[in-house]
Amino acid sequence: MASHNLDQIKYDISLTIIGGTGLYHISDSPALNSVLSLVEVIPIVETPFGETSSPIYIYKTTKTSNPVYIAFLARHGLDHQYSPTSVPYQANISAIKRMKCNNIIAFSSVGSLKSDCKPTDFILPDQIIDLTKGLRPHSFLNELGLVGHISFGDPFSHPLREYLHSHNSSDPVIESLHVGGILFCMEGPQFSTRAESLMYIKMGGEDAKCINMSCVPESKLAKELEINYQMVCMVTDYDSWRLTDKPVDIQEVVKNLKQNSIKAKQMIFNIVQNIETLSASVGTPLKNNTFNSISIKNIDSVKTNNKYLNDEQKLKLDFIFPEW
Ligand SMILES: CSC[C@H]1O[C@H](OP(=O)(O)O)[C@H](O)[C@@H]1O
Ligand SMILES: Nc1ncnc2[nH]cnc12
Repeated sequence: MASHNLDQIKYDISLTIIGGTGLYHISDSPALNSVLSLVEVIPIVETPFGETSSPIYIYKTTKTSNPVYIAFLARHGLDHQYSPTSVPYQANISAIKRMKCNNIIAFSSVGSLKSDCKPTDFILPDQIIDLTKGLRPHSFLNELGLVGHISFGDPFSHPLREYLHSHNSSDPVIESLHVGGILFCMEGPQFSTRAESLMYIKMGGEDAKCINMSCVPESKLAKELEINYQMVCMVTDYDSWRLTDKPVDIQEVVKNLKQNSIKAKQMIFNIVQNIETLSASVGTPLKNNTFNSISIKNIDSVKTNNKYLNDEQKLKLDFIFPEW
């Protein structure tokens, strides 16, 4: 696999878009092609945490006063070859960090846990309940042997959510955009039982909005690498809690993917149209967050040539936090 030196990228990437199920490309949209031009395809990157799930596509805006650079990556691979459990989340997020990109907008297909969140509606959740089963590496720090506890009380970026809301809420193509609520993340790959689906609603009450299989560890890893992250949830089904409907199956999900992908591209179009205001709206609030969350003695160890880290761990640390 090509070992691209991401340090050699000569432009600042303002935003990375992660495409989920049903969103593998953005260059097939005439509207997006009228405002973006592809400048580089970085082949699948070999990071110290494994290979990224897809090549990274770098676009530049063509209608802004100065070009703004945006990256795109397909979470499950271009052929959807990675299951939600086996997505190389660490490779993907570390490559984005190494490109010095501070903002991620991640699209995801979800099941709805609320009657008024209908298939093809979009949701910008503000909370997560993690029901994954510990099969996915979900901390860079753990893997590096560093003891650190970042704050994850607000798993998503409030400014990014506001930015997305303000530039999309009145778009007639997007139609229904719900803001806030809990996104549950389950392990899968099987869908939930009816009892589980009803339990999510009991657990989250009024705030239970939707369920997927991929916001963890993606959101946790982004936070550890001090990247602003917001997931855009695209409803495909009502999961399995509506006892008069048949429980969700893949055919139900696939039925709505095409419509959702059209809406996602419209949302990306709106993002591109307003991209020049992104950095002012979002800033870099997470700077030094992770360094400051490492326990005192461990920080000493990082500073004094990492006496607890082996060579492989040092290489990994240097890849994600060269500034340390
Ligand atoms: C194909 S249905 C289940 C699958 O869909 C979602 O994928 P993504 O979040 O990448 O859009 C969900 O998380 C599951 O992985
Ligand atoms: N009902 C569901 N449960 C988990 N992940 C999903 N992705 C799309 N629909 C889903």
